[in-house]
Amino acid sequence: MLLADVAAASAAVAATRSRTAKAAAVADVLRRAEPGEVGPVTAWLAGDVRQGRLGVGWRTLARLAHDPAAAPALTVAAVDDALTGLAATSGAGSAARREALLGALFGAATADEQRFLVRLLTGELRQGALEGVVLDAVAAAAGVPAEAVRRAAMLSGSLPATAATALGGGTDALAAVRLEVGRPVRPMLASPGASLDDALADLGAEVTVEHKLDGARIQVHRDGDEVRVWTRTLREVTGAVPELADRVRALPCTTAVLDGETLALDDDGAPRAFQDTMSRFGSAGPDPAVLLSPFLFDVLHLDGRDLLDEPLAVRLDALERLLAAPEHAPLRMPGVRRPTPEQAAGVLAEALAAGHEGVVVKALRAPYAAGRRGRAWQKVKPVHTLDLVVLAAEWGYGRRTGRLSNISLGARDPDGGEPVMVGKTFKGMTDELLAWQTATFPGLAVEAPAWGVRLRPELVVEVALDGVQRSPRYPGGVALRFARVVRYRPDKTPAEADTIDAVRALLAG
Ligand SMILES: Nc1ncnc2c1ncn2[C@@H]1O[C@H](COP(=O)(O)OP(=O)(O)OP(=O)(O)O)[C@@H](O)[C@H]1O
Repeated sequence: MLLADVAAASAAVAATRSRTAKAAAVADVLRRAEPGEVGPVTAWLAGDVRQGRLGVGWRTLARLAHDPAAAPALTVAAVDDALTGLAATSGAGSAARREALLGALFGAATADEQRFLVRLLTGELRQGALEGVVLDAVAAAAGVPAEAVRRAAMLSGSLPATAATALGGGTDALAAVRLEVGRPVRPMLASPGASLDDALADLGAEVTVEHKLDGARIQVHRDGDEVRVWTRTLREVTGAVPELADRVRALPCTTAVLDGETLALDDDGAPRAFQDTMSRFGSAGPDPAVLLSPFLFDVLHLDGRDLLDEPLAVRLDALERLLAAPEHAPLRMPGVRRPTPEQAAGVLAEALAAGHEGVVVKALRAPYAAGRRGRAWQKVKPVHTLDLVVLAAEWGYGRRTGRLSNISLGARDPDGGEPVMVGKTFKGMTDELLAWQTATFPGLAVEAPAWGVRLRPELVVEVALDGVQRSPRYPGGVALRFARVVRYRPDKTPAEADTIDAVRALLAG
């Protein structure tokens, strides 16, 4: 298959707003792919490359002004090989070699193919619901139920690998995909509960109410003495968090897959700023001033036994046995099982008093729904927040002259289109945050008009708001009321931002 076929499918996806038409275009090209091509083609159409982060920036690509090839000749295999070469070429003195590799690739590409490669390599294709569209397309192309593809993708953590399995071996091969220690699973997510009472009314008495700690999601795998840690986006951070690995290595088990939240605490046990926690995941090595504490709330596998499909009550029993010794008790996420309404309210009050965000109410009967944001877990937070994509920033005035200040906020289009603008805010920004925006945004700019910068839709910011209102001035017909920045969410991709539907749903509330 030629790269041109994939580029054409990608253009067809971008040209329609219809999710069905997008999926049909992807399914069509997947049906025509050879077995060895399915992986890369799937990854590219979902906006990703199989080789992980390639570290190719706009500036490098801008230097590669090549005359396009007249006719398409690049094969999928040749491009995939070039990307593998690029990923393998890093470190000191590699810049020239990388540019040579990229130069050869771009020199062999037509104008359409060059455009596609630029968008792929800069991450511009990696947006919103594309992954869901591609997942449906894989199911259609393989003639298997979408649910079978979804489950295998969540358990393997890889859509390209799942596509190859689905097209190669159908439903049976998909059903054979299991949890593996050492291979991270997409985390189960929570949906917003309107209030504690609503969540309890919805889920009944068979629940656990746990603190919702304001840190970073971690998935920890242990195999003998080897312990590895991943973030919620399945990025491995083992090397950056040795203290977490040590705590899990001390537990009385041989193999385990554990789910939890980690954060940095003060000496008196109060949570430190979210940025302190996040800084640990970006930095090369541990900062001795900021130590992370793990709080475990789920176990998906223990000593040879998969627990994923067991009800939460069974998984919590297993977790409690694992953490039974007094020295391990601090690793347990605080919570109360089967609380009375008064006890549940007490857990919420205690969580807020301790400086946490709220609580998560979880159905004890529910299995672990990897990758799902379902009603079985409901988060209750007194302050309403949304995770939105930063689309642009304007130069400030007065005290903020010379600073990139007022940011435009976009909600995700669930059908894979561009983010939909829902408001702007310059509130809630500390001097430190303004300085960070001013230093960081130009590197993400696609355009720098006099008023500020228009950004690649990459950064996710969490904003608090008082509600939303109908507004004909905004493209989605809805605008945020009194939005203010809570913090940036480097642990989230734009594909995980809240949707325009979630914003519209607040109109009713
Ligand atoms: N006890 C807990 N159980 C489950 N998740 C918890 C718990 N405490 C903190 N969390 C965090 O809350 C998140 C659950 O909320 P959700 O699935 O909506 O993720 P989120 O979008 O990151 O939420 P938010 O933006 O509200 O933190 C988890 O991903 C996890 O990081």
